[in-house]
Order: sequence, then C-alpha cells, then structure tokens
Amino acid sequence: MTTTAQDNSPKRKQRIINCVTQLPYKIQLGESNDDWKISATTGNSALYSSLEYLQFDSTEYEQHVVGWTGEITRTERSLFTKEAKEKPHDLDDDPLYLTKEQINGLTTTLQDHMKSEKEAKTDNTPTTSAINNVHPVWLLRKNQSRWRNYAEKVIWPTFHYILNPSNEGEQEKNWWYDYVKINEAYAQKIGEVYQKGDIIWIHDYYLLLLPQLLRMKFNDESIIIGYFHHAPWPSNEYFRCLPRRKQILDGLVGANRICFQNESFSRHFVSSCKRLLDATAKKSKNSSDNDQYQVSVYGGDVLVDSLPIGVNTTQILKDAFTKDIDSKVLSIKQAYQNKKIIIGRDRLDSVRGVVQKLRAFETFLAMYPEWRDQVVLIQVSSPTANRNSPQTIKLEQQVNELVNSINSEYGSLNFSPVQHYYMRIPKDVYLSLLRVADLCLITSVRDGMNTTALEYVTVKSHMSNFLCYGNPLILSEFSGSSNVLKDAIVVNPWDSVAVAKSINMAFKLDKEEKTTLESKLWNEVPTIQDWTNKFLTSIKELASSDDDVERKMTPALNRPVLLENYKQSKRRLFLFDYDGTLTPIVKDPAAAIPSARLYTILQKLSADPHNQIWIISGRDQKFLNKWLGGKLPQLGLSAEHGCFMKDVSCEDWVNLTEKVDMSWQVRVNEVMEEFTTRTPGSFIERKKVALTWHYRRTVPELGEFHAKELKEKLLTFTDDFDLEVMDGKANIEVRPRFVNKGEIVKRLVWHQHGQPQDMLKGISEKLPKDEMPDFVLCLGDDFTDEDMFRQLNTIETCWKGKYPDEKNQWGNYGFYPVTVGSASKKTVAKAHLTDPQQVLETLGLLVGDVSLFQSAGTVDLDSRGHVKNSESSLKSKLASKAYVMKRSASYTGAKV
Ligand SMILES: O=P(O)(O)OC[C@H]1O[C@H](O[C@H]2O[C@H](CO)[C@@H](O)[C@H](O)[C@H]2O)[C@H](O)[C@@H](O)[C@@H]1O
Ligand SMILES: [Mg+2]
Repeated sequence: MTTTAQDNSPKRKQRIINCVTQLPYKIQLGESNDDWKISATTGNSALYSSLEYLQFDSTEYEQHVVGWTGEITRTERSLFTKEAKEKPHDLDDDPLYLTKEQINGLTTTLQDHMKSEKEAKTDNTPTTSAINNVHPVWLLRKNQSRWRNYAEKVIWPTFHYILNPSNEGEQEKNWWYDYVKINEAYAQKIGEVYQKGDIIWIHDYYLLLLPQLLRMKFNDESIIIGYFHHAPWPSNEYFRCLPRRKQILDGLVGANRICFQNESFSRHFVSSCKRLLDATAKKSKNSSDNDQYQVSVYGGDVLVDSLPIGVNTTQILKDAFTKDIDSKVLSIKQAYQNKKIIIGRDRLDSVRGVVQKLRAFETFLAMYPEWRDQVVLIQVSSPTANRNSPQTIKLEQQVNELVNSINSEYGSLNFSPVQHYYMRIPKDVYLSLLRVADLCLITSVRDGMNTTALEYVTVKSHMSNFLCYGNPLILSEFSGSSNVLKDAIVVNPWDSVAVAKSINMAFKLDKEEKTTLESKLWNEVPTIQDWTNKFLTSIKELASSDDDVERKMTPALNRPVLLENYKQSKRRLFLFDYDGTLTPIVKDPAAAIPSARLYTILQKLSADPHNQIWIISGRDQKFLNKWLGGKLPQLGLSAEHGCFMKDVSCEDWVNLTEKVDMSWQVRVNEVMEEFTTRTPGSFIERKKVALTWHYRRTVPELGEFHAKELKEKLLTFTDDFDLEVMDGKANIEVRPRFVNKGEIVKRLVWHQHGQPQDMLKGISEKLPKDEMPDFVLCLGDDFTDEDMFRQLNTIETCWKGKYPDEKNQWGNYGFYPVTVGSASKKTVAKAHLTDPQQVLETLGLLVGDVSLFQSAGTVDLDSRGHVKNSESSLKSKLASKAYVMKRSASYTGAKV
C-alpha cells in the first residue's frame, strides 16, 4: 500500500445557513439612536438549542443564522424620556425608521452578542473569529407584527385543525401579500450570505414559500435545501381548505428534503401532494426504520420523511440540579406539604388543552374524594402573541371560570386545589416545577412536539435528594410527543373520565413501577445534538448521492427580471406549447380546452402591437382552429409538432409536409391497433400526419409496459421512412423526422418582427439584429419542446458571435427558454415554472392582471418591505431621514 502525503490543512467546516422565523433575541432600542438592548427570547426552546449546539459545540459545521429581527420595540425607560412624555406615541405607530448606520450598528451588536455568548458558554478567551454568523432580515414597516398575520392567523389554525370562517377577503389577501414578502425578504438575505456548497436549512410554517423562491433566485443547480416542519401537518381534508394550498405546496416542494415530527404528519403531507399536485410517491424505510417517501412532483423528486426533534438533555440536567434550584424545590415542597403536586405548563391557546386539563382534574376530584385536599394542580399558562384576540380573551375567561369553580367546589379558605398562573415564568422556576412534580399532565388536543414532556422525562431521569426520580407523565395521544414517548401514560384529553382514572392510577404506581416506566421513557427522549446531526447527515448524503448521478437543477424563472425585460423590450415573441403548458394535463385529450382566464390573458397579450404570439403544439389544425384560432385569429399557430403553420392574423394553413411520403401511416396504424387491442383503455389519436397512441387511461403498469414494447417495435421499421418515435406524456407519437418544433422556432426568430411569414421560403441569417425579436419567452412541458429550447440556445450562441455588442442590460438577448415542470427535470431550458397555473400567473403578471405579491418570486424588496426602487420605497426612505433628524434634534434639545 502506498502512503500519501499527509494533509495538515484544517478541514473546512460544512457551512449551514439556518433560516428561522425569528432570531433568538428580543431587540430593543434604548434612549439614544445606537443604544441597542439584546436579550434572549422565550419559546422555541428545542430549535434554539439546536442553533446553540451548532454555534457553540459542533466541530463539523459552520452555522449562519438568517432570521427576522422580530418586532423591534423601545425599552420601557425610553418611553419615559422628556420627548416621549411631551408627545406620547404608540409603539405600533412608530415605524422605527432606522438609518443605514443604525442597521449596521445593530448588526454588529448582534454579532458581538453571539460571540460573547460563545465565550461565556465555552469559557473561552475573547473570540477572535472573524466569522459573522448572524444575518438579520429587516422588515421595518409600520405595524411590525403584520409579517406574522398569514402564518399565525391562517396557516397555524388550519395546521391545528381549526377552521376559520371563510375570509378570502381583502384582509386575508393583504396578509398573504405580506407572507409572500417576508419569504422574499429571506430569499434576498440568503442571496447575500450563500456560497456554493452551503446547505440551506429552513424551519417551519412562516417560510413555506422559501424553498421554491431560492430555486428561483439562484442560478446554482447544486443548491441543497432541507426543510423541517415543527408544527403538525393536518390531514388533506383540512389542508385543502386553505385557499392558497397549491402555492404553499409549490413553495415547499422546491426543497430536496421535507421532514416532519412524525410519520403521520409526513403521510398527510404526501397525501396532499398526491391529491393537489398530482404527485406520485414511492414508500420505503429509512435508516432509522421510519417511513420515507420519494415524492415525484412536476417530474422531479423530493424526499419526505420524519425525525422527531429532541432537547438538550445534558444542559437541562446541568441547569436543573443546582443549589439554587434545590432551595426553590424545597420552598415549593414546604408550601404544599403532604400534597401530591401535578404540574402543567402550556401556552394559552385553544390547542394546548388547558380547558380539557381542568375538566379532567375536576372529574378526578369528583370521582376520587379520597384525593381531595391531597393534590394540587400548578398550571402555568403562558400568554401567546395573540393575547388580545377575541378568541384568546374568551379562552382566558373560560379557564378562569373553570379554575374558580373547581376551587370553590373543592377548596377551602386555606387551600385552593388549582393554582393557575397566567404568565411567562423564568427558566429556574420552570425547572423547579419539573423537579418538584409528582405528575406532569399534558392534554394538548394538537401539537407537533411537546418539549415540556421531553424536558420533564429528562429531569425525572436524575436521582436527587427529593425523591422525585421517575415520577410519571400523562400525555395526550394528540401530541406529537406521544409518537416518541411511547411508554408515557397516554390519554384522550377529550375523555375526562379516562384522564381522571389515569391520574389516580399514576398516583398509585409503586416505586418499582415508576422506575421501570422512567427507564423506558428516558431511552425514548431524542437529544437535540442527535436530531441536528441526523438531519444534517442525511441531507449531506442526499447531496453526495445526487452528485453521483450528476444532478442538474434548473432554476425557477426569475420573474422580476422577466417583467423588467418585458417592459423594456419592443419586439416580443411568445412561443407557447399548449398541452401541459397553457392547460393542465387531463385524462381525455378532448377535455383539455382553454380556460376563460387563458383567453383573457392571450387576448391582452396579443392586444399589444409589440407582441407576436405563437402556439406551437402537437395538436392538429382542427383542434387548434376550434379552440384558439377561431376565437383569437391574431395568434400564430403551428400544428402537429411543426407539420402545419398558420401565420399571425391569417386564416390559411401551410402544409410543410406536403411532399412527404405518407405510406408509413398504414403500417404504424396497424401496429398501434394491435397494442390497443391488447391494452384496455388505450386508444389512437389519428391526426393529419402524426399518429398518437394514448395510454393514460390504462392500468398504469400495463400501459407503461406496452408503451415500451410498442416503441421498440415501431423503431424496427421507422428508420426506413425517416420517422421519429416520441415518448410523450402517457403517449407514443410518430411523425416525420424532418419537421419539429425547433424548426418552427428557428423560422420565427430569424425573421423581421411583425412582418408576414413566407412559410415555404428558407430563413435568412443576414437580418439586422434590431429587426429581430429582443424578447423571446418560450414555454413548453414535454420532450418535443426541448427542440424549441435547443434551437433558442443555438441562436443565442450564434448571436454572441455575430452581435457581441448588442446585448441587453442583463447581458443577454432576452431569450427565456422555460420548461414547465420541476427543477430536477432533465432539460436544456434555462429556467422552469412548475405548472400551467404558474404559467398563467406569470403571463398575468406581464399583462398587469396579477398583483406582484400574488405569488412568490415576483419582486425584489428593500429593507422595509417595499418593492425596491418603487415610489413607496422612495417615500419611506425620505420619511425615514426626516424622522431621524427630528429625533436627534429632540435629543439635542433635551440635553441643553
Ligand atoms: O405539444 P402539445 O401542445 O403539448 O401537445 C402534445 C400532445 O398533447 C395531447 O396529449 C396530452 O394531453 C392530453 C390532455 O391533457 C392527455 O390526455 C394526454 O395523455 C397527453 O399525452 C394531445 O392529445 C396530443 O395530440 C398532443 O400531441
Ligand atoms: Mg405540451
């Protein structure tokens, strides 16, 4: 064996761009313009401890965190400055007009904060690392909480099986636009941070559009995107109630891997993709023996699986067993001497089951009088961001009424069996409660993963002086954690009698039984380190396995650039395929007729004298005349993959195959008929020239098998006739080889724009560049459309040589060969759109029918969330300057 020279250079860490809804900090502005106060936020403990692990402990990864700043507020004190007293203002009306300098200052403060946290955690000497790991997403418009509305008021309820009354009104439309914008803002920020080879990891339902958007923005086909969904994913019956369901799924399937908390959520997701996107899925087992699916959607593949999140068990044990906490535990014990303590900690929203818990506790006291006066329930309910919403106020009232009724029924002057605290409690108090508890009661009616359950089991794994080792956990079967903590006492929270019985049973467990339960449960708690590493390892594997097969991802069409180019051009040529591009694929070819929306868009597009529109299809003249030419004579048409042409605003067709021998049709027809007899559901579409054997309506496996056989058989003699046998979408088509859609494209581009065509004349490559199109949008979904894209690429190469100095401001000739299908589809097109709906949205954008924010990927934003360089962006910048001047003048005044 030969020894190679040792490589002593430090191994480069794999960079991870971790995209979270909000940075793990609360950001406040103090009394002066650069007085930033940064403190830790509460909530999301599991995710934030994963960030911490990658930041402080991982030797393999270099993490970059991209996240929204959250609502930036003013510190309490600054609200009482002389200025504020003289002219009090509502924080929400204060747009926080930060200057560039302030933004830079805050970024540095955040970076420094992260570094000093690292020094504190790792007991290090000051960090010399030059790496800046925090990348804030700025969205500084008035009413900063607007960015949360769609995620929290529309998506969150649906994902938790709460159906809001239909409100596809103006308000929800605006929420959606803001949702699109926040996703756009992330994409922009990632664009500033991304380096080739980075792994992008996106978290949760605020960023559902981001995977697809990133494919749109980056021209890097090797970009690897993983998405983890922390919340539940509902059954398709609920999911499909979302008005924007398709855009949401489209957004997500831009990822390479989509991962859920458990198998039922991933199964629901796959079922939504099957039903709403017409996807197919192959199920198998992953290395942890969990179900995984290879979902094929729009012709590309996405891996879907599950991996339950964990907690930082080492840190929890370290924090929970300190002298300080010992003394807190002791005081709680003394306050409730000789009583069993049940603890609960939940956010006060309708899905955490606080009401169900109180009802069950009431039933328990009613059913087991021997426990009255012996048990206390300490329930900590933390307020949500929607504390003042009517639903939360109603819930709060309901909880208060229940607490009062239990306490008046079963309490006394010196003892109340329910101690309810509606507040956020500090970590040390929380840990003391976990330690002191004889029982933890979790009755959520829906959640992704309940980290309190995991943290409780962790704390109970530790022996201490207080004999609380192994105390049991009652867990709702509707919590995501019940899939992980399989040995908890699992209950249906809606069945208060069953929960009451379980409480009684839990209190009666002897020491040995508790120990057995705990040791099983403890083994079931996933650690955050494991979760983080497993997720990243599998996504790295995905990246390297894809390398083997030379994965080429096509970027999604950059719509802002397209729109800008469209506006600036004068000689525009549109080359559209029909089936699968302008209309969705359906079972019966006769049923694939244009929608009213398509007509409107084609009408508007062709009304502009700068535009020439051609439909270049495999369909025959009869079909194209009936549904397109007859209604919009201004369209140019090409039928049967280039065999026939009808010029713009002209009625007559030209047959380009007139001189071709058609005797082959008899032979081909015979063979196709033989296969039709053998394959129930198949049929032959006989056009003037081409013959198409369709098998969409057959048993899929049989159809595919026979299609392969038919193709082989046809190939044995078609060469003699110079025919092409093509694999279409569930069809096999035969037509003369010398015509194809690419030939038509060639003829249309090398042509004086707007002038009538002489179809039978050859083309001239001597035309001046400024007589030919300066914008060509070519869309197609199928194998035969690749000829069009290839032709455009060839012309572009030729023009580079011929007209090197006549490129547009984007450094090209305005050619957009765009395939309709997924990013991973094999194509020579330069960009992709997912499906006909996206095609119509894009065309709608060009004719001004669609708002810029209707779908993701249409705008570039400035840092306040305005469209870049727009009038409102400009106004906002000016207002910002004036605001800051006013503020600093008032500070100076105050000092004098
Ligand atoms: O070039 P195109 O305009 O895309 O036409 C290609 C073929 O489309 C039609 O078949 C396909 O669409 C049908 C309707 O959605 C679908 O039922 C069939 O399975 C697809 O293969 C059309 O019938 C063919 O003649 C075209 O060549
Ligand atoms: Mg097509």
